Amino acid sequence: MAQPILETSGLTIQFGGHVAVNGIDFSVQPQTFTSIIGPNGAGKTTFFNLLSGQLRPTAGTVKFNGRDITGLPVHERTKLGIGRSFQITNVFPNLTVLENVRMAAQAVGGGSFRLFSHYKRFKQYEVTAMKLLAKVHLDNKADQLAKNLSHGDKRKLEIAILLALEPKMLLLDEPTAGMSLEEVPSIIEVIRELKSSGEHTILLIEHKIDMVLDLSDSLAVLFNGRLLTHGTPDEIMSNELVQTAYLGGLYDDAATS
Ligand SMILES: Nc1ncnc2c1ncn2[C@@H]1O[C@H](COP(=O)(O)OP(=O)(O)OP(=O)(O)O)[C@@H](O)[C@H]1O
Repeated sequence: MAQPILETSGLTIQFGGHVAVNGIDFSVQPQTFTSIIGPNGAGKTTFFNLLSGQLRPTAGTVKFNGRDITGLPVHERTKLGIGRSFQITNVFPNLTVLENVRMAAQAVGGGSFRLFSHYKRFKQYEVTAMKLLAKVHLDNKADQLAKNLSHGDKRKLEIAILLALEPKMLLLDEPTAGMSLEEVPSIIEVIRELKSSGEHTILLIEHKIDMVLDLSDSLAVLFNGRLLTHGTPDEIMSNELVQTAYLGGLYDDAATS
């Protein structure tokens, strides 16, 4: 097997007396699609925060491409290729859709934010931004102000901004959260196409189990901050402990024994 692109060892974070992520040993292979599932409060978002650098662990390590990145801040991890989306949308509302993505591409390309200088490079960033907008099916809304997009389209824009940072690994935190039922299929399609492109390793937190089963090569189940199990969708669906955890009848001791 290839070297994992991501590996955590004993990853733990404690808030006061509460251990939100507890001794997680976890790894993913490059170019795979892994979903993190688990009941509310299981520690999924906190685990993402530890991977992206928003939080520092109380104990344990995070390795990316074999390198220990546990002590690195968010921007250094972004440079290495870890791109993270949030449950809340994170776009500049008064810029156009295209400008939002172009600014991100420009930031990565080291370009100036002075809009009228370096006109040629500016145009190149615009071409790059349009390609990224096509990937999220927003190229036909490039000239709209971001604030006028629907919630679902804002999530797509957020993904395009993320892609502008040229991530090797995408951490997608509930991309369908807050969406209307009609909006969900089109974001699933975008994520499916990102997977098929083979350009990224994808980690997804998602409550919509049908979506997760459909897209994922493997599922990691968190419960009370611990990694209950990590396996193929078939293995997870037939795992009795997982079923019990989801039914809510599992006591802490059973989860950890
Ligand atoms: N900064 C913090 N300070 C104190 N407790 C925290 C902090 N962040 C998270 N927690 C706690 O850690 C636990 C795990 O929270 P987390 O948001 O990671 O769960 P989750 O699995 O992502 O839940 P959901 O599916 O509802 O988003 C919760 O009990 C939460 O209250």
